Amino acid sequence: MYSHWNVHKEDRIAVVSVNRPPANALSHETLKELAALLDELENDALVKAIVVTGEGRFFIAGADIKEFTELSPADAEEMARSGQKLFDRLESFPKPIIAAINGACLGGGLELAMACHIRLAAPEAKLGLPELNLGLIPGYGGTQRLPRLVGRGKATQMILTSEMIGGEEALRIGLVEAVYPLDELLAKAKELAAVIAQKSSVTMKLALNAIHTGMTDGPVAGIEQEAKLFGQAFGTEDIKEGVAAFLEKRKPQFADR
Ligand SMILES: C/C=C/C(=O)SCCNC(=O)CCNC(=O)[C@H](O)C(C)(C)COP(=O)(O)OP(=O)(O)OC[C@H]1O[C@@H](n2cnc3c(N)ncnc32)[C@H](O)[C@@H]1OP(=O)(O)O
Repeated sequence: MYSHWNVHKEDRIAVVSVNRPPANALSHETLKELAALLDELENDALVKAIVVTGEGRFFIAGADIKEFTELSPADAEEMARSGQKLFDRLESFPKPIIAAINGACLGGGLELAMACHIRLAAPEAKLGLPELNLGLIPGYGGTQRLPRLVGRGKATQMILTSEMIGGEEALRIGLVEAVYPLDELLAKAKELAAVIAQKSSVTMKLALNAIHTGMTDGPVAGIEQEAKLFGQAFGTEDIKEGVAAFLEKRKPQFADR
């Protein structure tokens, strides 16, 4: 159904992998397909958590540089806006998205990974925003998300030098949450997704929304949203099940309602 993405759904988890040899670069078409894929995943009640990875030795080596040759400044601004909108959708997605970074994760690839909710990497992954090497700047949210994740100084250093860092260094500076050997990375990402998928999809959505609101609109808006959504959680069937299961000393069976 998609030319640039493989999708595998199993046990409430969808593993989606970019499959665009040689480097899984994000072309206009790849991003258009990603938007359609997000529609599918959002509407599929059987999918509770998502893992994003890359086929072959790359995660995503960035936007497709071959598409840059004909762009006017106005075209480039439009390209940035539409990519930003798509990655904002990833970041505010109502289901958890875990990036399993298996190889080069550069430019738009790192911008995509930073819009995911959780990042895991292999030690040999290469992460960076090397756009200045090409005479441009990051355009899919990288100048905003990288400083929030690793601090302004380190982000400025990475962007201005275009330096790439490995998985272990990414872990040390807080750009990824964990590092696993390459041959275990996908299994570990699926394991994490499976743990998360045991929760109610309703409360996952509320928690993701509260976190996102605080991170994008600031702590005052975030704390207000948290109270509102805390209240909403008390109107669900799943709170009855969760509290009853605790009191009855058993595992909850959430109905996602
Ligand atoms: C708004 C967003 C903006 C952006 O994202 S701008 C793009 C930012 N990304 C980059 O600047 C990364 C560019 N790529 C590289 O630096 C290197 O590549 C790598 C470090 C990723 C890998 O290096 P190595 O292992 O030596 O492989 P290889 O021979 O350079 O690449 C294999 C094939 O992949 C193509 N390729 C790599 N990255 C891109 C890309 N971003 N867009 C289009 N093609 C790309 C190459 O050209 C080549 O292709 P062929 O085998 O036909 O010569």
